[in-house]
Amino acid sequence: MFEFNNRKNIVLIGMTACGKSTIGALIAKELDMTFIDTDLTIQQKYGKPLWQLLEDVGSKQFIIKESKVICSLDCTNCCIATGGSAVYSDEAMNFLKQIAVIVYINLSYPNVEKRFADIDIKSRGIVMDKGTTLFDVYNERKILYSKYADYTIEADDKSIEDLVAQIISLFSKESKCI
Ligand SMILES: Nc1ncnc2c1ncn2[C@@H]1O[C@H](COP(=O)(O)OP(=O)(O)O)[C@@H](O)[C@H]1O
Ligand SMILES: O=C(O)C1=C[C@@H](OP(=O)(O)O)[C@@H](O)[C@H](O)C1
Ligand SMILES: [Mg+2]
Repeated sequence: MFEFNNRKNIVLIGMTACGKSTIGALIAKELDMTFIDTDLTIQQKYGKPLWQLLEDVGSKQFIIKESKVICSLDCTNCCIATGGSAVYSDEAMNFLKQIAVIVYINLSYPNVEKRFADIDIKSRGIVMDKGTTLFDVYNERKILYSKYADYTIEADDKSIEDLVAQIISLFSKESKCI
């Protein structure tokens, strides 16, 4: 059973496409934890893809719905990948802070842009107001991710495997307490 500084879960936060879902699933497998992707939980609850939900209800309502799903999580020994917009809810993040160690996967802006070129972002959806750029969103969120993180992992030029190993090493016996 995972326990670190009295917290029994791991939460991954960071900009969309930084690798939370991919890395979270691998950490869970490695540490024998249950993997939860809050994006999938939301999709199951509302019976539609996230981009569709976002289109139907708009950013503000989406954040409220995402926050409710997060605050209703009842988990122990879970590795939780959040959606990139989770940090817009103070309530959700304060809840997560109580139950989990929070790891921020930080990818620099040029690499986020590159990742966006590689994936089909339209089929995922992103919370951003009309008239704002991806760069604006990145800068606005960076402050929030840093605010809630217990640990920040620099993800530039690192393989998925390296990041998984680096995050797991945070919780080894030799690691300093938070
Ligand atoms: N360290 C990495 N190096 C290269 N590609 C990565 C890395 N981490 C994730 N990816 C790729 O980036 C894309 C987005 O990853 P994903 O796990 O869905 O991110 P998130 O859940 O943060 O949105 C996927 O195609 C994934 O394979
Ligand atoms: O950053 C965002 O605004 C979002 C990120 C998505 O999750 P990922 O961060 O896993 O891509 C998903 O929650 C939703 O479409 C909104
Ligand atoms: Mg994800």
